[in-house]
Amino acid sequence: MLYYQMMGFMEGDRPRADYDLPLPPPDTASLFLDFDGTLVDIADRPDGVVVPPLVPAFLEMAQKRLAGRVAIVSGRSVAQLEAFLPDFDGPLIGSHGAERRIAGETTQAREFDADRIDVLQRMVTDFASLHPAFLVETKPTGVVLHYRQAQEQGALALRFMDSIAAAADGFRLQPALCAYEIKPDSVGKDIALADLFDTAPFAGTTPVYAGDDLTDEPALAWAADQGGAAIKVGEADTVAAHRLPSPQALLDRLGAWLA
Ligand SMILES: O=P(O)(O)OC[C@H]1O[C@H](O[C@H]2O[C@H](CO)[C@@H](O)[C@H](O)[C@H]2O)[C@H](O)[C@@H](O)[C@@H]1O
Repeated sequence: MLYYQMMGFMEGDRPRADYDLPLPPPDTASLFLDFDGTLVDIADRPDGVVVPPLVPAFLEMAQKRLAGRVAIVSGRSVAQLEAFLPDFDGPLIGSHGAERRIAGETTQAREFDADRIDVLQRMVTDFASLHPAFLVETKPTGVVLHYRQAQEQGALALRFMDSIAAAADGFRLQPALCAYEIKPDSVGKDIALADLFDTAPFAGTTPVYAGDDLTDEPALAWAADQGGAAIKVGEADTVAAHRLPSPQALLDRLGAWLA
């Protein structure tokens, strides 16, 4: 009997899950992990995420087994990642690659237009104040309008965010799960990963990348291009060759790989 059958899922209920997906030998591998929806379950609100004790325990084990070749690659700001994962001391790529914390030092990928970010954050905050179910998340390099509490307002959120993103030179709209974000153009998880991958201890390794969201797709394609493993978590369409249904299933599979 397969694991998903043991867990009570009927075959056909969900996209194919590759519990036996091939992974490179740990001694020559590196591991890149998205955060929301990949390491932790999606929550109703950005600040509602719960990090199960299994996650820091897994990261500590993986860092040891892979000799420090583990990085978190997220749309979250570095500050939020540090708050959720206080014990993780490896590289954090935050704000979709616009921020990086490496060897304890946080920098931005390049200089972004702080005045424009400030205007965008104020406009989105003002707009959201008109509807109690909208939530605003500010980041050092952008702003997110969340509509998970008012999903019928998704089209309105898109119209507003799309129009101000179009007016803001150097920025673009990033659709996400029940959210629209405005972020600097020319930043991306794949671009930040390629930079990190040029440096020790990652250079020359075979990458394993796991992610769930649209912003992970270029990074999943990048990992496959490097001859590595690309793992989609969840049910959304993907370029990845492999899929697992949940953060728990991912940790189970990676735990077995590194045991
Ligand atoms: O790249 P990730 O680590 O996957 O981060 C992507 C975004 O995740 C967060 O928003 C999403 O998760 C929230 C909590 O589960 C959920 O309420 C929201 O609807 C999702 O869009 C985070 O708030 C964003 O900043 C990240 O970009």
